[in-house]
Amino acid sequence: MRSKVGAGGNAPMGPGPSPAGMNGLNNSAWAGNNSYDARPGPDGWGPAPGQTPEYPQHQPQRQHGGWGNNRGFDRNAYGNPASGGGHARGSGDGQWRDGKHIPGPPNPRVERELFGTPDDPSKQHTGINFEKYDDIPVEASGHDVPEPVLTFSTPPLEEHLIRNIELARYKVPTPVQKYSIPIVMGGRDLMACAQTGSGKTGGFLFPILSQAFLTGPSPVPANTSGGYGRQRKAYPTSLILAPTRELVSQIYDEARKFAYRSWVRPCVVYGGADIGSQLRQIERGCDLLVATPGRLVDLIERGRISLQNIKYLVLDEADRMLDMGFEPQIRRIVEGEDMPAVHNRQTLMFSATFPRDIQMLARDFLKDYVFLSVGRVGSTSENITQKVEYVEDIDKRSVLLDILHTHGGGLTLIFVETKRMADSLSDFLINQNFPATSIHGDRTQRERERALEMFRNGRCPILVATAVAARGLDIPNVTHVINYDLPTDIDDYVHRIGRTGRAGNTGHSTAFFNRGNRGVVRDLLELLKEANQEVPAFLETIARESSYGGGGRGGRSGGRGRGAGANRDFRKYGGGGGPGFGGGGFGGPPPASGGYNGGGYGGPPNSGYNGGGGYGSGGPGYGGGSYGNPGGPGGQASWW
Ligand SMILES: Nc1ncnc2c1ncn2[C@@H]1O[C@H](COP(=O)(O)OP(=O)(O)OP(=O)(O)O)[C@@H](O)[C@H]1O
Repeated sequence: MRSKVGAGGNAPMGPGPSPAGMNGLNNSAWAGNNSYDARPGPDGWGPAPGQTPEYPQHQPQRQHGGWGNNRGFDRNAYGNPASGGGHARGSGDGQWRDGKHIPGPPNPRVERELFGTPDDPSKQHTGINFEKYDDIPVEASGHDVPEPVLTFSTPPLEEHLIRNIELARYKVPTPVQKYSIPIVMGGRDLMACAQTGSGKTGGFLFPILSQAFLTGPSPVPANTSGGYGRQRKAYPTSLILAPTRELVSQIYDEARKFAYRSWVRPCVVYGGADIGSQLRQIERGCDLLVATPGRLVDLIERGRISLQNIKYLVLDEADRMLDMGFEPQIRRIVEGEDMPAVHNRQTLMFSATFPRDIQMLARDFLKDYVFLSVGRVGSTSENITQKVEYVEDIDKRSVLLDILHTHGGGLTLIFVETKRMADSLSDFLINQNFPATSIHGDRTQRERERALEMFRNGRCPILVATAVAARGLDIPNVTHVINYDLPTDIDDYVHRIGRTGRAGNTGHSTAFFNRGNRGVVRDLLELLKEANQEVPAFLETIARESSYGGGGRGGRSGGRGRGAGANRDFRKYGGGGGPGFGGGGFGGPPPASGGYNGGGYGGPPNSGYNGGGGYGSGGPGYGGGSYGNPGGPGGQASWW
């Protein structure tokens, strides 16, 4: 299907106001000011100057045995083209008219804001190792897995999407994109695991947007009130859930890029921000919604969002959402409201790590899915050179200063475990005349945004962060990640160091290790060996000590199950491969009442999974948007 650019289009509607521009990490914060230079000054930390493959057809898909095409799910009914005469309601700059996608006119200002200029330091550019992604072994399990695509081309991708991909200067798809495009466009559910920085966001946005551009908007369901009183209710067709505000904002920005000039209007909602402005942007039209779970539940309760039209549900960083205690909200959104049942929607899960417990959740949310892993699940990118140094707690500050004094340019991200430590370490660095700032869960949203912006634009090239910044954030020119405090869960380590070495660029990570971290020693050792990194002798020694009973695994890692057989498609390998990590749960406080506490998921039949326990996060109420790890959004304070 070809779209006619500009033919008979509406008068330009102008870009929708960027909601994130009002209340989020946003394009306008980065763009619109392309004159800064993210690189630090030449003398170090001074402020930055100026600061044809085979693929499934678009036709209705072949019926795969068993997952319910006969139950009425028609993925091509994304927008019920038959209803074709009307315009997309209050949507993006383009239109859907007479069964055709009519992109809106180009807007140079918005284009520059979204896509930057070719040398724009505020945008991520591909690095020398980009092609090496193709050497990573890919495993796709499930039946009838479609062949990957090799290029961005039509078909299967819609033409307008390809134009936007060109504007983003992407030349070829990354491995996860090569596979996910035909899998998702072929109507299948997907659990995709690929290394940090290897393009998972495009992995879900490309097929979803392409399908939306091909098939048009969905009509508002019949017999609906359309909201309370004069308020309009939104009926998004795609829902992307992610754990943090920063991450949903970033996904939203990516969605704006690839939906540029199309009829699709992305929206973003997250807790901690003014709900009024979020409501107003939703009212203007909302086809693709990116949300944190707590705020979404709030908006559903207010009768402002209905999930009846959902065709695509994406859980990004699902394992982190569970860690944060969001399971009750997620279950409520997916199972307890008006979202179509599993057979009547497509569900996609993406992460760089898939502990076994998240695969249990997948049993409830996904149907006959393809399990895709690019590299071993939970492995680190070889683009990151990892170093582990033995440093006692008392010596950490002075070792850190040594490292910062000899830094080689670029941005340095320092992870600590607690909010208090983030504040005290950044104060210490500032007192030592280092341009540092911090981000953690106790800072206001404005402070968090400002800190990230200062880091991103190089005015504060040192950011001290808690785990809020560990996942998903894509900041160009982060050259060094320092784990000042190691996390207790190795998956967290994988995500943290993954803030560098993205899109084929190289990066460095340094971890301060001492005996207090022996809970992760074996996992760390395994990870380093697998990624062909140098393994210091002290790690081997401490790992041996730990195996004689000295160790014990850190709190949250109990029950997650790495090791042989773990972290793979459990349908294939069963759950019993791990070396007996029982232990169960993440140790959240006992649920006060209600919620989906306890019970866990049992475990797959015959799996031998014995993680027990579930998450115990429960907690009453679904108050919007707080982080609440590990006790869930019921109000427990988080440590990060
Ligand atoms: N096909 C592509 N060609 C060039 N660059 C790409 C391509 N796909 C994605 N990128 C860029 O690579 C960077 C990393 O992508 P993305 O943030 O989607 O990674 P990710 O796999 O989701 O990482 P994480 O696990 O940390 O969330 C982004 O800056 C993105 O713009």
